[in-house]
Amino acid sequence: MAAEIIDGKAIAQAVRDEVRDKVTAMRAKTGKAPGLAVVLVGERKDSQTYVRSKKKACEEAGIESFGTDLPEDATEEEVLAVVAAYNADPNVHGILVQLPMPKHINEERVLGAIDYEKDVDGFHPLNIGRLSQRGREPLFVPCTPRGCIELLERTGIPIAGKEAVVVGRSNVVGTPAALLLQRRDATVTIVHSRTPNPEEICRRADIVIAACGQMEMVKGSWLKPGCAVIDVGINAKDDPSKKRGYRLVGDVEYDSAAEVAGHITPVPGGVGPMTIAILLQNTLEGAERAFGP
Ligand SMILES: Nc1nc(=O)c2c([nH]1)NC[C@@H]1CN(c3ccc(C(=O)N[C@@H](CCC(=O)O)C(=O)O)cc3)C=[N+]21
Ligand SMILES: [Mg+2]
Repeated sequence: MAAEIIDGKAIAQAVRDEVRDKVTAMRAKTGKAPGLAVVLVGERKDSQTYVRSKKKACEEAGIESFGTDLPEDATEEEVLAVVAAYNADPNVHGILVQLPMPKHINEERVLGAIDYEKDVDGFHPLNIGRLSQRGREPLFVPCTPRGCIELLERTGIPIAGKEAVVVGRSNVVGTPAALLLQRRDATVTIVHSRTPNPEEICRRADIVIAACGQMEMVKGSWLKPGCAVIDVGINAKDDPSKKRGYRLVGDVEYDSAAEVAGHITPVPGGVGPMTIAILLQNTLEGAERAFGP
């Protein structure tokens, strides 16, 4: 029995279409549009690619995009000055500082300097703090974890009362994904690099979110038959048959997992496109709050 493939590209397109329609209505009603500012420090090729796709996605949704590219050797003060300018700009409703930043820059300080009402990445301590507390609502939830939840919900996979295992405990994906699942009444376990028996724990899960950054770590033998697998990983694997010399694979060994799981996301075309769609949705929601009812 082969798993049903969760088409992240199609679901992301549906989200983007919804955002575009709401932006069109907002323009008609208020004469104003949402704005997203993306700050890129340094010359990482992958970051440049992601930032380009974010700007293109904004354009297609009718969201105005602003951007500042700073050199690799920019000082923390320069980055903070850019953030302060976007904080003060009423045309900007979302600020995203592309991660990772160069080593000499204190990420925590920069992320904490973003106005939490424009924190579309959801990484500001106030938003993370509220996410982690019952009865509190963050203004923004991190895009990739929110994208994982949307994939489950829009596929009709139940979360409440289910056992969920998150593989990986990063601040950007694993930990917020676990918090989101818990807020939807799943029973959640995080396994990580110091967990002695991750396979055994994964085999209990109705839902597995793999975000450990280890190529093809989660195998079919780790899975309970029929479970849902959301693969957040993006790794380049050598493949001489491709003209680039590599292909993208996830943190899940796709072929063996697809034989056991009930649902699975592919890489590429799974979580990645959702991350960008949710960024647009978060920016729209920031603008809706800024413009008032
Ligand atoms: N402040 C910040 N916020 C982020 O949200 C953030 C970040 N920094 N730094 C880097 C990661 C990575 N990320 C991705 C976005 C889109 C795809 C994506 O669209 N992937 C496609 C294409 C993959 C490809 O061809 O390279 C796919 O999976 O199908 C992937 C990864 C956002 N990130
Ligand atoms: Mg650093």
